[in-house]
Amino acid sequence: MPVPTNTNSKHAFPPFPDDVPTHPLLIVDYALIKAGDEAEKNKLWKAGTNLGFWYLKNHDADEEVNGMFDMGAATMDLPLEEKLQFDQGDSGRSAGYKAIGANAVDETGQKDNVEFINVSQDDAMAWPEIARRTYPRTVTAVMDSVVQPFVRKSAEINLTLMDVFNDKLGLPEGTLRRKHTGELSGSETRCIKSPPKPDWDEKTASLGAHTDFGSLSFLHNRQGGLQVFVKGTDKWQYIKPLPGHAVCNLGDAMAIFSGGILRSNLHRVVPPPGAQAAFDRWSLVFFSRPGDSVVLRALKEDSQLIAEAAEKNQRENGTNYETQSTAADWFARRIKYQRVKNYKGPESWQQSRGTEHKQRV
Ligand SMILES: O=C(O)CCC(=O)C(=O)O
Ligand SMILES: [Fe+2]
Repeated sequence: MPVPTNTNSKHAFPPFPDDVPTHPLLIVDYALIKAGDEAEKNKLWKAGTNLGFWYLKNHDADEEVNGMFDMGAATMDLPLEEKLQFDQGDSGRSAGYKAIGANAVDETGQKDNVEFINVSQDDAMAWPEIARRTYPRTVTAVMDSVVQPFVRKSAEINLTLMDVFNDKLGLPEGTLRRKHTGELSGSETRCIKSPPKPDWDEKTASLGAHTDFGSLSFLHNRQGGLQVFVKGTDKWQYIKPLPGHAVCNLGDAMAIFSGGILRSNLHRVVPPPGAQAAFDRWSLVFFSRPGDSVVLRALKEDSQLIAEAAEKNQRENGTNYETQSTAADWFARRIKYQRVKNYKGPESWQQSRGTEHKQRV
């Protein structure tokens, strides 16, 4: 095995190769966003309305992120039998452990190549009370020293970014923030490990093509492997991890709330390129999702801009932003029908989908 060359020895890998095509992202400076810088807010708006992905620098969460990777590594090192005591299950619950191969990655039912631990924001913040479920000892041992600080910081970063979108969408102040606070929600953090897959072929993914289920994802990648499907092209393109930069992306709830003005882009995870492919791949996400009772629909009554966009999308593309679904139901349905145990064929797979169908047109 090649000698790792990166900075932090515990999470050291060969560099991302420089001969692999990558898709560039705008770099948003979180310190400037917090300071109310108009040019930076415009940049964020541009990223959110085009690809729905951007890099975020100066987020000041690196220490919390490193702690979370250590928690993830300790958790994945537990015996499988112990991890399975905290399994997500097959009924649509997301919090807990997911073993390799428990989810399908496409409509043929092909199995995934990632294991992960999801910790609900509600449990992290309620600790030592239990809001939703219990977790492995490697999680609970650092719930207050690592998980809670990471969740608190990530949630505030995401809400601050949402405030910018809120204002640009012409929504009354705090509208989006209120939809994500004040009740239990599907917000959660996820640490993902994906082992090397030497026999990998381009057609399959380690984590299947999807749009994110919630509103805003704050992602930390140690290695490459994340790919986006760029509208107007027919190719998957790598996003290159940049040290100190998170990758943020919008999820379906924001696309729906905004009547299609904001973009929830299709993405997937494949084995890292080049020499990185020989190592386990690690990533960490914090997903902000709307409160459980929030109905997913375009906020037409609250913004003229959204009303016009939703009507235009309906007229021109037949897109309906009235899902008739609460965030909790939307989320549970999608989780449930990704599970291989619930796979019955392309129809059941379709139940795991959100706004993906809009992506390939
Ligand atoms: O691991 C990654 O880079 C992305 C993970 C992801 O897209 C997800 O968990 O929704
Ligand atoms: Fe994702």
